[in-house]
Amino acid sequence: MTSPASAPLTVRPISADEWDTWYGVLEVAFGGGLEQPEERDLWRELTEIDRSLAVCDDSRLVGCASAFSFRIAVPGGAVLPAAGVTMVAVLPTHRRRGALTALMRRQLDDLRERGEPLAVLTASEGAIYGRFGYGQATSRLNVTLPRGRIRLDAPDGPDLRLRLADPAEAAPACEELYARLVPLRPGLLERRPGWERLPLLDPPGGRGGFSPLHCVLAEETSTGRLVGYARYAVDRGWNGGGPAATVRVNDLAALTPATAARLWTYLLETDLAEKVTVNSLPVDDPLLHLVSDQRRLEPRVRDGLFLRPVEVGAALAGRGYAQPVDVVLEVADPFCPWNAGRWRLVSPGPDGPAECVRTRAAADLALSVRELGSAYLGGATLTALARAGRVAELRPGALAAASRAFASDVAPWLPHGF
Ligand SMILES: CC(=O)SCCNC(=O)CCNC(=O)[C@H](O)C(C)(C)COP(=O)(O)OP(=O)(O)OC[C@H]1O[C@@H](n2cnc3c(N)ncnc32)[C@H](O)[C@@H]1OP(=O)(O)O
Repeated sequence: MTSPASAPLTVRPISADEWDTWYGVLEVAFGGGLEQPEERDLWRELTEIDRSLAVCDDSRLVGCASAFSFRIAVPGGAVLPAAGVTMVAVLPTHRRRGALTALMRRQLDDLRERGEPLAVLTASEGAIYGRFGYGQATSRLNVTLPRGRIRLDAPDGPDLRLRLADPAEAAPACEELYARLVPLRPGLLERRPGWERLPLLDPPGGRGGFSPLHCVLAEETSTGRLVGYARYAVDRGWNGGGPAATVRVNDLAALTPATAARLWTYLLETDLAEKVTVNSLPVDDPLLHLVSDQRRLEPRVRDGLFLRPVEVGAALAGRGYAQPVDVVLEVADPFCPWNAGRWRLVSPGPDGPAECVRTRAAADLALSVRELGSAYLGGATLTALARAGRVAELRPGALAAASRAFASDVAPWLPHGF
């Protein structure tokens, strides 16, 4: 990791009193001066110091990386430990000298030692992390609903009342509802203490012309039980012809189809608004099937979570499978050679636990750990990856059977970055 004229760069853990300097590296690397003080405070509180690394040039901090101790929902409903790789940056003066590579090396060795089977991240640029074994595991959908040009066909359900609430006061009830949804969709993260502040982050200096955050609660009229919520902001858009506000939806969660439809209808009926925008929805969100004309939503699909199996055996044994499967995988993993080789995955299907152990049997499929990451949550199918030449079928019939077993009926998704 040296260039001929440069001193060697070294990687080491940081101490709590270095946080400001360390985080300053991240801010400069991302362009500098864009963060709000409230945001900085939140990330300071959420940083796990004992999982935070610095790259040093002599004694000077020039790079950073950290990890959060997450637990992530996987197909079948289990929730597994996963390292949330975050705050990765190298100063512009020290790039392309192997600093990131050294951070990834140290971090993955550490994760293995901690026994975390999975690592996940959201990337600033999608091209960075494939070389370290991360595959794109989820996608997110960005849509715009033009008010007045779209109709929602709401299903019947119990009577609901909508009520505006202070977002902070409503947060505990919203968190409880969110927690019930976590095992139902692969990719969702259990919220650790402190993380309930993330959806409430609303620094006045970062609103860009939008209102403070609003929170609307949907409650069953008969019982008063909370069954859904949406958090959103409205700008004061006005054009020569009249009101043209935008309603920006930060998040929306609902326990029943009728509740989701009611909340979307409410947002779409906002007076003075010309459109409702939402940056991140699952690619199978019910909204797509509620609207009268999908094309009007101008849907755009973006990358979401990237995932890397840190320990292939534990990772594959930890999730559920949609069909019975018995397959031998030949896994390539140049960056973490402890994963390389042949693994036999056996599962009775949805009703029982899986087993994944090393084997000398002939391989049925050959792929790299990156493709396993892409297929792990059920986001990309093994068949789609094979069609791109990324998975090789070595025994006829093995691909279709394994692909069906790895698939998820519900599209994996993570609503936020970290
Ligand atoms: C999870 C997160 O936190 S995502 C945030 C990532 N950080 C940022 O985007 C902040 C701005 N960028 C940076 O700080 C740096 O450019 C980093 C961290 C992306 C890369 O750091 P560097 O120390 O320059 O990377 P390093 O020298 O180890 O490069 C390793 C390889 O990755 C490649 N690479 C590095 N950055 C990029 C990139 N942005 N896009 C594509 N490839 C890249 C290098 O070319 C090199 O390839 P090679 O092995 O074929 O030679």
